[in-house]
Amino acid sequence: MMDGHEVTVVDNFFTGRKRNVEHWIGHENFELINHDVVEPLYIEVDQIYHLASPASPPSYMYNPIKTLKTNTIGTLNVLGLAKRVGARLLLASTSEVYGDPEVHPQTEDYWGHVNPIGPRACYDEGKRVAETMCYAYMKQEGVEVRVARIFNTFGPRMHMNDGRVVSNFILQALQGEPLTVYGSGSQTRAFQYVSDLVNGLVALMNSNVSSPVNLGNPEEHTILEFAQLIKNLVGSGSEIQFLSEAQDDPQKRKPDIKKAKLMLGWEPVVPLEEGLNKAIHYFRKELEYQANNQYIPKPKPARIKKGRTRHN
Ligand SMILES: O=c1ccn([C@@H]2O[C@H](COP(=O)(O)OP(=O)(O)O[C@H]3OC[C@@H](O)[C@H](O)[C@H]3O)[C@@H](O)[C@H]2O)c(=O)[nH]1
Repeated sequence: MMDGHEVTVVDNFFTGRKRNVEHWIGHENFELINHDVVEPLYIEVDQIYHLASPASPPSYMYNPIKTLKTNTIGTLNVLGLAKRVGARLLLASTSEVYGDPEVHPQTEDYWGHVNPIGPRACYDEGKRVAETMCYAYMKQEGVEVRVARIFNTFGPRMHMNDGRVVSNFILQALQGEPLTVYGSGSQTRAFQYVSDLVNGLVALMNSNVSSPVNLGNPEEHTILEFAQLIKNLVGSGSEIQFLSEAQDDPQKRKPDIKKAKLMLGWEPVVPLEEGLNKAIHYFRKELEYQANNQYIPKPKPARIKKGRTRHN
């Protein structure tokens, strides 16, 4: 929008929130549609960022059928829209297409190690078939597609109940609650800050690279190291609590981003601690906001107007 584009945001608000975009409401280049991508959509557009789907494991496992419908029927609908109006489509795919990887770090030519009937399958198999659909539409119908394999990302405007590790640890540390580590904490992840991802998505959309591209920050940490880092940054006295391991939890994950560097000239620039401090600041404000807005309905004051009788 700041580059002068007209932007239509389509959301069913399953995990999104109007508050995240409310500052744009009323802007002449902005439109917000409450719509579920599982139903067809008829609009005129030049580019489609297909970001629909819950992305947090607790959210996508909460309703696996809905997650599958969003990633299959939803993807078919947006590909149909792209075909009809001649738009370019960028699919937000995921590092989860690599499953519990046997190749480390993960390169785009790795086919993955996914359990097709496990609890994560609705998401990782959903995204895998979404990629398949993109390339079928590209080959058969000539639709221009871009596929971003997005690695763990965090930042302000994540939902308080998102359930992914970054928001969980920050909120727990801020509230003096134990930081919940699933399993031994020796599993690894690499976290990228949201603005780096957004720059990568825009660069990919406007490039001529139609094959999948990893977008992530390759700085890898164990989850236990990560818990300790967040505790220190918050200055929290919280304990670290070890809970049972999540089923089929990938044991290591780190993007190989040579392709993005070479073909898009992109790489992450926000250091982990700087990004975490911004997220901590955001969640601190959110907790204050929540404490001051308990949504207790206030009794309406009686409206008495002179010369008129009020009928209820
Ligand atoms: O409170 C928590 C939450 C999570 N974890 C652990 O932290 C690690 C990261 O878990 P998250 O839930 O944040 O995210 P995951 O890496 O499992 O999945 C993510 O992968 C990449 C994206 O496509 C998605 O955002 C999401 O599916 C896992 O090992 C998980 O078991 C904890 O130890 N404690």
